[in-house]
Amino acid sequence: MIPFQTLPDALTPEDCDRIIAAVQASAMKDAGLVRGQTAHHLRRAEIAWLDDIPEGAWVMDRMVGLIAQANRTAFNFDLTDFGESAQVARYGAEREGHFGWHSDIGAGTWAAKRKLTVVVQLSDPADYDGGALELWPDSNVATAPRQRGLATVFPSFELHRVTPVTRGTRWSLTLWAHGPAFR
Ligand SMILES: O=C(O)CCC(=O)C(=O)O
Ligand SMILES: [Fe+2]
Repeated sequence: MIPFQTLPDALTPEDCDRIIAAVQASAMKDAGLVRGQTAHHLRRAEIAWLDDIPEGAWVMDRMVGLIAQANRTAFNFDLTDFGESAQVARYGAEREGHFGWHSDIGAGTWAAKRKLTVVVQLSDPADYDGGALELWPDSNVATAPRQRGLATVFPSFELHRVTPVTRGTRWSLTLWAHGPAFR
């Protein structure tokens, strides 16, 4: 099994602009909260759920086929649905936005069934420094390409992080594909 798969041009620059504009017009909330407690050592970002944004449905329509194809060529996991809302995150240099090492599988109803994680780079790489998406599948840490519209697809159990943004702002879109829990 390969540690991750990249899909260049999963979204166009115009798609990325459209998603960012829609999220900016809505309310974002602090993502550094775990059961009401602040956990900014782990994550400092603002997030919005795509399901809460009017006309966000086209994004899922666009991504589902690409993800299913990537799964067939690279992972061959048993996938059954994409029912969880996608998430848009904003990592700003004003508070060194970041997300520490973590896996996306957890105890929640959806989090327990996550099989593949998909992160799309929504920002132009010239707009920020830091903010690298890093993956740690084995003894080596790999860095996901930064190009705008590129999707990185990886098993949801794989450790990953976003390093602190030191200049500008990085936007990302994260989706999950679900299926019977890994065992
Ligand atoms: O923003 C990113 O690049 C990663 C987001 C992430 O890891 C998550 O939402 O679980
Ligand atoms: Fe994650």
